[in-house]
Amino acid sequence: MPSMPVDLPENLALCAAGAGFLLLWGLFRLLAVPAHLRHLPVVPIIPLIRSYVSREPDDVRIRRLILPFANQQSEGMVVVWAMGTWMIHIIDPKLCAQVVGSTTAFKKSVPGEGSMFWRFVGASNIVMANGEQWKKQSQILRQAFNAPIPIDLFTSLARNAFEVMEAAGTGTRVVRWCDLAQRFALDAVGTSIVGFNYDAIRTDSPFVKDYNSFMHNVASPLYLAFPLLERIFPRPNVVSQMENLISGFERDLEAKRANPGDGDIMTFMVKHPDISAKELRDNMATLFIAGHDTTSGAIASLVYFLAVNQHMQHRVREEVLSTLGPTADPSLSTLSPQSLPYLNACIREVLRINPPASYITPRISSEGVTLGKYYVPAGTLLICNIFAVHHSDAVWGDPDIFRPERFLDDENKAGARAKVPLIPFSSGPRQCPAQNFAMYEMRALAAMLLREYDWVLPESSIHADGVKNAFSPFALTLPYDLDVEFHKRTPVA
Ligand code: HEM
Repeated sequence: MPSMPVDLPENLALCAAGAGFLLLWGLFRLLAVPAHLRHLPVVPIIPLIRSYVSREPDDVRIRRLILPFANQQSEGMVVVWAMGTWMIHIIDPKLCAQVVGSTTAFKKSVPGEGSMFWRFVGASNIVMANGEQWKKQSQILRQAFNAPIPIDLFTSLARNAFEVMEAAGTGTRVVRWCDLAQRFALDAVGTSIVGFNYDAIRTDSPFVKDYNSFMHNVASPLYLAFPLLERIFPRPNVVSQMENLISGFERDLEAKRANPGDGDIMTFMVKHPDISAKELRDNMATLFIAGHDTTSGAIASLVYFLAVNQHMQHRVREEVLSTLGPTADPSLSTLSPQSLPYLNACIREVLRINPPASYITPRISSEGVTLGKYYVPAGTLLICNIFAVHHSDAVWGDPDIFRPERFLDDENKAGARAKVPLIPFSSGPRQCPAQNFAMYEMRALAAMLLREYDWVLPESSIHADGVKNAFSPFALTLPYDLDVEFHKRTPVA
């Protein structure tokens, strides 16, 4: 039989029309508000897309687009498009408490393996796990965090940092503080949590370089919004960075299995009979990120806010000197919040005004539920917007002013114990288990630093008119390119 003649141009046109239709349909699916959320107030999407594409940090986006919209609508929760996903952002502290209060009504939403970041951390870790798997891991971790706080470790790491600062020269030293803060937090987590000393403060650890470069590469808004791109336009260099990091963790785990060590958190996990190899590997990556990027952001912000508020720096230094004396090593009791109330208030105010985690990780409603005046169907994604809760005019009165006094007894009758919605570590059963550890870590470094140095921002600082955070699609608030001018103090005998 003779074959039918093929009309090539016509077929091509049909294919192009089909592809165009599919593309438009895909875009519509991605950008249209899902039917089950249309009864809620929706933050306009175009400015949000522009904000992500221009890599605007969370704090700026929330201040510019989310908070004003929520205030204008008088709403405690609004729907937000976040790089390919629609979800509810909760701003009302009571509704936040309802969501984080139940691990069954609101479970962690487990992301697909499409995005490189989620492939890196995996889903079998304590931050992402649900149900029995989470309970088991949480029990082990909480038990591990009951161990004594390693104050001696924090003290010796602070001394390592001073060594590096001294090497920057005599007289005035301009130090890239955000980097040193990250290295400090990394060594603290490395030694006490994952059981490996990266010696990041004193050496240029290749592992740390790879980690920073990987985190920068996975933060591409385009690839995060369209994870499919990882398959269409693969990034072999980023994949190989990820594989290198993972094999580094696996090597460390192998060494730990052979020789568990003692005291660090991963040792507790390795020794536990019910923890699988996948859980160990995922927790290693997760604890590494959860434990150092948050604390380093807080330490960087603390030094920034004390640099631009010199009278507070003087006041807190007086408190430290009168409690610790000029040379004694800090201890659990001299670093307690009761011994250093003003330093503690300064740290709490830093965690309020520039919270290291701007959101909690997304939850998903297991069944239909009423939140405030709205019905939220099963399968809805929700997050507590920590930054927005901390910047509510109604709660704080002057949320944009750095004022540690709001956490002191002399200003506020209830003082440090006041029932204010300060939730940098979230709340409820999945509240950060390392809160106490992190607070001691920050007080230890700050106390040592205040005794050793005075500091100001250099005149040309990019942070002169307000702290500038880097863009992070993982809700981390990290001041970037933060240079600080340190002057060695003469110890008073
Ligand atoms: C200033 C420092 C820190 C801040 C602001 C912070 C903040 C938070 C927040 C907001 C959560 C709740 C996340 C959610 O529910 O989605 C959380 C959970 C968690 N944090 Fe931290 N964190 C800090 C330090 C640390 C450190 C040093 C570690 C040690 C490894 C750590 C380990 C964890 C873990 C394992 C969880 C998950 C708890 C669970 O789901 O049961 N964090 N943290």
